[in-house]
Amino acid sequence: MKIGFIGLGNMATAIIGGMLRDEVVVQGSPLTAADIIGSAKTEATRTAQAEAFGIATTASNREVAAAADILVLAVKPVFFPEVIAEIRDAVDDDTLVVSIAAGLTLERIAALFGRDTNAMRLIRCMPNTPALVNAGCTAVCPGPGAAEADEAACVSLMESFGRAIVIPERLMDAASAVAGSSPAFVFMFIEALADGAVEAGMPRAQAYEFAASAVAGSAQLVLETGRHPGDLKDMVCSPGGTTIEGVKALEVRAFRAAAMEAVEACVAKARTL
Ligand SMILES: NC(=O)C1=CN([C@@H]2O[C@H](COP(=O)(O)OP(=O)(O)OC[C@H]3O[C@@H](n4cnc5c(N)ncnc54)[C@H](O)[C@@H]3O)[C@@H](O)[C@H]2O)C=CC1
Ligand SMILES: O=C(O)[C@@H]1CCC=N1
Repeated sequence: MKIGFIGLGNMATAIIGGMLRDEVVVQGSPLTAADIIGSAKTEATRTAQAEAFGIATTASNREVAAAADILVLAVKPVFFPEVIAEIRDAVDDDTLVVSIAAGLTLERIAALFGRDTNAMRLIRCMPNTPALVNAGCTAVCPGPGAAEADEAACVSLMESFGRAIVIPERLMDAASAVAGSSPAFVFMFIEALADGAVEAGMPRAQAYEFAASAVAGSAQLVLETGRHPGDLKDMVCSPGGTTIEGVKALEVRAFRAAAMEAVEACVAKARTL
């Protein structure tokens, strides 16, 4: 099983790092660095990723496309037309194509290959950078031409670095926002919480450790208990206590509306890509 990556930027390297962190079995065989080949535009990126992961790298996108059983398209959406024009002859029915691009529909990607979605093994995925530490959450949307075995292979690959959730295409822009983009918002939140603690006298490194652990633990509590987040919030707010004062400060600043608008803005942008 050869896995090819066209584009070796932030998301591809988070996926590769996640996949190689623990032994991953895809379709019965353990995956190693020797099974991965990637291409990138600059020599510096190719050298850096070859050294970081021990994977093969090349300047030729066609070489990656020809070698790959699973071909991950990991360039920015704007580069899809030129990359696909370059590789389309090298992609046949033996290749499962996986796009991780925000916004680009199955239909548009298949059209760039000059194919119909029914006649192509194509899957859209929306991963996120916590993949790098095996805590990713990836939306998986198989095209109509992908076989059940393709979906299973893709899900097991994505599960090698976290969760994988199969969704219909109409939810992909929402997934792109709430899974793909939201880590950026959460990092801002962690940074801001830590700044508050620093203001109250805590050393910065310790403030990041507390803030990040609280966010990770709270997320784990939601996932493991399945309890409503509002219910879990109420558990923290002692009557007449300290937390409810902080909750009010966030409400006054329309914290929830700001978070909702951030998701809406991502969805709106994805629809223009
Ligand atoms: N960064 C993130 O958190 C996430 C990104 N994505 C998607 O992943 C894709 C890549 O995003 P990032 O990794 O953030 O971008 P990036 O800019 O970090 O990486 C893109 C890579 O593509 C390479 N590249 C550009 N043109 C190329 C060409 N013609 N041939 C070969 N390589 C080429 C660049 O050299 C770079 O290595 C995008 O489509 C994005 O929507 C999806 C989920 C999350
Ligand atoms: O910002 C972006 O376009 C990509 C898609 C989701 C996360 N990063």
